[in-house]
Amino acid sequence: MQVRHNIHPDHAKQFDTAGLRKEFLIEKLFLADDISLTYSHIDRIIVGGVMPVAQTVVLSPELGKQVGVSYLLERRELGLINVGGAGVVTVAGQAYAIGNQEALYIGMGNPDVSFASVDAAQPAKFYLNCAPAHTTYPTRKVTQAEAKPVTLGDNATGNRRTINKYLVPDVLPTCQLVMGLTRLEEGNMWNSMPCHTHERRMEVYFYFDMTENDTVFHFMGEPQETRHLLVHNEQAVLSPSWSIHCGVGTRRYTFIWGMVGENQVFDDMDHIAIRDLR
Ligand SMILES: O=C(O)C(=O)C[C@H](O)C(=O)CO
Ligand SMILES: [Zn+2]
Repeated sequence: MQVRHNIHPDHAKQFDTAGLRKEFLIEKLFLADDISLTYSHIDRIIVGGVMPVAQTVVLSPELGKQVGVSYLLERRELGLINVGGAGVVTVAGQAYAIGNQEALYIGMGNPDVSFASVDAAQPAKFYLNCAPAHTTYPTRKVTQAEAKPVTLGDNATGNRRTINKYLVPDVLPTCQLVMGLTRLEEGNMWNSMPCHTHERRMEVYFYFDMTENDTVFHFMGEPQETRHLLVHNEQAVLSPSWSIHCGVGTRRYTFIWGMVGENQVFDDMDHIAIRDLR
């Protein structure tokens, strides 16, 4: 498990490109028949990917030992969205078929979790966020149809997109984790602009559905000290609560957002007027 530390905004503004990427970008999430996890000290979120191909991949007790318990979900909850081919996640002996862009919430207290693909030629890619939990809420699959959509933006400003809220209080209870997926419409390249911070939650953006020749210029930093990171397909960016998080692509794309922190109030955002950005 890789470990990332908390970064003060006064420190962050000193970083060069390599420094920013080392602290905030997660470059490789999917390894064949393996699980890749990054532990961030920002609200202790774990960000990861599981890509079973020819084998079933398990959440091993060793991962629990790395966070000081006997299995990873002893004191944690986990949310995942599949961005690959059809897959199956088995939790406590119950198999959940998770198709492309379907989600699964796994409650605290589940020692036995495994991941498999239906077809090795089109492996499942489970993108996951995992956070400290205080109680056990039921494990549940959430389909695209069950997610709560909201469409924002305009073609004229290049930010027409649908935010699909999968793991939010309106859909199911979780301890702190909220997750969803935002799909940009054709010809629209801007996400989350006008941008915001949220003092009470950190957030992770995972960009996918991009060609190898496209990129997203992801903007971060305090609103008057912005920096950018060049993000490629299937990479994720950690966003501390002091940082804006928005981006513009060379072509439309889709991204998954996940948040943890003090509250689960989606609209509790500190909006920043575009003219005030620096
Ligand atoms: O397109 C957007 O705008 C988003 O997806 C914004 C995220 O949902 C977000 O940042 C929530 O705080
Ligand atoms: Zn946000």
